[in-house]
Amino acid sequence: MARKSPARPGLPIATSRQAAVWLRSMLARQPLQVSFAILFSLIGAIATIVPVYVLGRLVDDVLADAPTSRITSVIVQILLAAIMAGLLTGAATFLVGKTGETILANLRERALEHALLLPLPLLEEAGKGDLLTRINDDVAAIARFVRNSLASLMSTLTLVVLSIAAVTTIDYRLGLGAAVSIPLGLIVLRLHMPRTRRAITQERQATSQRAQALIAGMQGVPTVRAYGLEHEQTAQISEASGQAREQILAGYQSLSRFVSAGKVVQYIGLGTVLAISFVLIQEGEQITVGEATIAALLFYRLFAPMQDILFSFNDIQAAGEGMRRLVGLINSEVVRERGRNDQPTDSTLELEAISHTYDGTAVVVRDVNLTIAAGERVALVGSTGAGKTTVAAIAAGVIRPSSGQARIGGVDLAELGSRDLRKQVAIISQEVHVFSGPLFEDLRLANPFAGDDDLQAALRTVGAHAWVHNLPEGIATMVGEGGYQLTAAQAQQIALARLVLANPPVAVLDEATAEAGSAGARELEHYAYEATHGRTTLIVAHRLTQAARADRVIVLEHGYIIEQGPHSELLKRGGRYAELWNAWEGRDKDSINDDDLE
Ligand SMILES: Nc1ncnc2c1ncn2[C@@H]1O[C@H](COP(=O)(O)OP(=O)(O)OP(=O)(O)O)[C@@H](O)[C@H]1O
Repeated sequence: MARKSPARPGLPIATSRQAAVWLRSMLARQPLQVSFAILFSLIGAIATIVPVYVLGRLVDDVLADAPTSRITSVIVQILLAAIMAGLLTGAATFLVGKTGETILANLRERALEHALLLPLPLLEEAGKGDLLTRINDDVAAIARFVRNSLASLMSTLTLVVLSIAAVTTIDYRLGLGAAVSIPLGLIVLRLHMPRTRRAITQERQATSQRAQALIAGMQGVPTVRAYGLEHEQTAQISEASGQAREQILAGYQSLSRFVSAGKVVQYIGLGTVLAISFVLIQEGEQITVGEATIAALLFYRLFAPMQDILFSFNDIQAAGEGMRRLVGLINSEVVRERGRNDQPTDSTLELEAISHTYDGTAVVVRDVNLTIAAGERVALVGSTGAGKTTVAAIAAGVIRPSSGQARIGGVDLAELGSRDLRKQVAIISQEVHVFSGPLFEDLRLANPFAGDDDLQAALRTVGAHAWVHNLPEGIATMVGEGGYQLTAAQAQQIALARLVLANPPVAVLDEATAEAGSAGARELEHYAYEATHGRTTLIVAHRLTQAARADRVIVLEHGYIIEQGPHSELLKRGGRYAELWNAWEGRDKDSINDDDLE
């Protein structure tokens, strides 16, 4: 038997109570819709049991030799009840579906939003597979439940309560007989639920690991090929797939046992109702034959919907589990970082006594103190490994410094909630990612409320308007993986356009123009300048022309600030910056001239 891979710790999972609290808060947002859904469902259920009553009464009338004209009124009553039941059940199904879809859309959006904000170390630890399974499989499980089972579950539950109440109105002993199936059903459910829950959790873990193995295999294709590890890699994926398959099969076996036990409970209930009816009729005609017929029909009437629920029970529970996993993601403390309610007073960016170490030993940023006034543009320069990227990431709140504080408008970035943080500051890093999908969706990630005009204006600001217009389908062209491949410079422009659309008061650009070759670099520099207009800006400047344009230049070496001031002053000072500048100018003269290329 294959060795099982150790399970990763995974992302947090909410308790059932937390998921229920979240669901209640969502339902409370649509009180009218929910109230009408319940009302229609209730009246619809009453209308569906009217024909049963009418038939029972007909039995008594036939036994009492009623005239044949009685049948006409029975047909009319059944027809009216059927029309009412059809209309109301349809309306209830529509409202339940609409409420469910609204909640589902909210859940999907919130989960995706949180997924994008997940701290990278947590994501690395939990594995991307877990995250992917949540936003794909768990959302799909809930969607399946909302579309296929939610409305029928609600109408069946209403019908069960109503039917038992109706049987009780005939004779309380019949009601008790019908209710016998409830504790029995609950026992079966109680025995089955933990098993399915375990099976579903294990199935999700197994599918997460399968997704993780696939991602790892695909990302590592060059290494796998280089070392001839195809066989080991395939074996790992097969093992993860095998575990997932075993769990899915175990889930089906447990479901079939549950359905059989559910059927037995139904027949015990029907048998009890019939036996009590028999005794009640035999002993002094305490109920009529028609009433016994009504009781038996009402009970039997529940068989079909109950069977549907039994069969879709795994779906229902999978949706519940998915809900716990998604609410866990949404509620997770690490993700939520709600922050205090302090709001920045302005867009001044302050780094106070910042030091940082990644591994606890090598200190890569040392006691950096830097204040960037609102609207000021500061360039960070220094040799490779000086700590520029680290300072930029700390200034954007992407990593927390080992010591010291980064603040915007007086508020510690660590105390701003993730959402507030992204409203205040945006970072463009060297690795610009283009998400797959239509280009306009990629842009709207920065601001979901941006209209078409806003998108076009942002593209114009970053000089991308013309080439986007010339794409096969303009702004609707599919880009990213499997779509139109943007050049590095175009991807940078899109990242800048996202910055314009997000419109944060503070921008951090980490080598945003270094990707492009010399020809486009000057242009990109210009667009980066336009995109950051009016914002407090920290630019990691590998091209010193960017530094020359900034209000102030900070020179960083071995994690320390060793010089700072405006470009011209630093040149006059003849220190490290002047040295870097002379080397840069020399490089420019010796190598290809940007303007020639343009
Ligand atoms: N995630 C990390 N884990 C461990 N060490 C890191 C990490 N990122 C950077 N470092 C180290 O921290 C030091 C500073 O790196 P940083 O990327 O901040 O410098 P930089 O000035 O931006 O360099 P470059 O110009 O090459 O991008 C380097 O010694 C680097 O190896």
